[in-house]
Amino acid sequence: QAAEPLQSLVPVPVSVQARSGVTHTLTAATKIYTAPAARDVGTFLAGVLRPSTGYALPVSDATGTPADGISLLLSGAPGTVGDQGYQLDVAANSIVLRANTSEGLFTGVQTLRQLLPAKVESTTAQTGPWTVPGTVIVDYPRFSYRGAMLDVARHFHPVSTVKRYIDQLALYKINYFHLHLSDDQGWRIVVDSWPRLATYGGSTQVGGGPGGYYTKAQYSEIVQYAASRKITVIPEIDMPGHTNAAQASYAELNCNGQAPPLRTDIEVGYSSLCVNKEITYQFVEDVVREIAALTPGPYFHIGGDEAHATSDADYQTFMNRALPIVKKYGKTVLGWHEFVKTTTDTTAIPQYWGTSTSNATVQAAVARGNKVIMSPANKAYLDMKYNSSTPLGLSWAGLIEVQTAYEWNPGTHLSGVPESAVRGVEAPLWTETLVTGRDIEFMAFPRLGAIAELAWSPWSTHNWDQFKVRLGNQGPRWTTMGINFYRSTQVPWD
Ligand SMILES: CC1=[NH+][C@H]2[C@@H](O1)O[C@H](CO)[C@@H](O)[C@@H]2O
Repeated sequence: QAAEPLQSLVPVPVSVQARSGVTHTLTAATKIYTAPAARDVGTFLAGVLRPSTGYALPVSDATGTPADGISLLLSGAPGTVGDQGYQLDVAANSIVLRANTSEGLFTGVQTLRQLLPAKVESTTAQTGPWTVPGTVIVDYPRFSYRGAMLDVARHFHPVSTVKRYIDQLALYKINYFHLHLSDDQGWRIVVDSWPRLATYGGSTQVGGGPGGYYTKAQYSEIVQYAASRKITVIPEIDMPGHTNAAQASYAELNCNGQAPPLRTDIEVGYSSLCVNKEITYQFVEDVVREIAALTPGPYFHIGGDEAHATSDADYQTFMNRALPIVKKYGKTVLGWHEFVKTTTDTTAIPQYWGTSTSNATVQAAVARGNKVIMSPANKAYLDMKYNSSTPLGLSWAGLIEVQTAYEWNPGTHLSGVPESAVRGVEAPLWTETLVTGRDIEFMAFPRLGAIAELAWSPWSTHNWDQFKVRLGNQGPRWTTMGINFYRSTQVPWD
């Protein structure tokens, strides 16, 4: 007996009222109507429903308030839903989604997907009935930034794998995708003015495999695909540390004028751009300019972590030069939190990755007015092992079973960082040990559901015993989608 859909939603909505005795059933006659500006959302929904139901599900402009079919409207939403929320109204003969933006309709569509039987996610025709329980849901996010990061530098992952991960993120209302494009072991994107970065710097990876890189067309393909899922891509070029691949590619980027060998191990903290060479800043400018030009989103991540081979004075000097370059090309700076000690620019956003519940650098920045993205490594790092027998992943920040990933509050986690200073939450996935898409899925699921709920749902709904049931009810959906998830013993799978 499939679980009650209204008890299966992840992230849990702000308010869910059941319409007892009311069921909406999709049929071959069902039509999808959309506000003209939301036609893409209607087409996305049809793309999910058509293969599994076998129904035509034509998409056309909504005229007035349709009394039948599925309507995605940009009018009449309650003010409380803001620009990312929605109201979903399921009656016997109509389903009406209302939002103020197409992003809001898109998040509502993810909830509607989860109210349908799990087999709706199948790519081949399944038998019905395609029922949706009668309900009125009013929903909107606690945090406006709900992110996931994928490290494609330690192990390169092709566009197809990245697109599949983006699809999975969309189902859980994630709206930012942070791509870690460069590190010691690999440079993963073409920069025309520095061609060896990709061709040589991208020629290997952890373990010595063939590596790889995205052409500009492929990076743009990822950006556009994410945008079609209402997800904004944030590129990261990690500087001044984590730069061995770049420095192996160009001897002139090294203080001693010698290119180090490419690295295929997983050490950190040994590389640093040469802070007192002018060519370093030409490199930074060229790289930021070319990647920013391919990135419609407002953010550029400059990394800044673990610059142990850069003196504090040099780190300050570097950031004094690099941060203005990012702004020059129209982007707001994100960085791993240590960078924020170098700037008084309160628009710069530190991404907290520490394991402590207090951090003076972040606290001081918040006191100046900066906002923070929360990614505590002992809670949100999806590359941490679940337990000591997990075959993949690392454990330096601790073991993270599903309950650990869930049992923290981004709004109070860091002392001196109140909820009002939290821009949002992000789940990083580093790939030192992750070679395939199935490896990515094993570490991301089920914990991504926990982070997605922390980022979206009201703290008042936070309850592990209830969450774990809803999370378990996502299992059949993941099985249908072929997601290689870890069957945590903490979760009651169907
Ligand atoms: C911000 C940050 N810097 C380090 C740290 O996180 O741990 C990751 C592995 O968990 C590692 O890949 C990364 O280079």
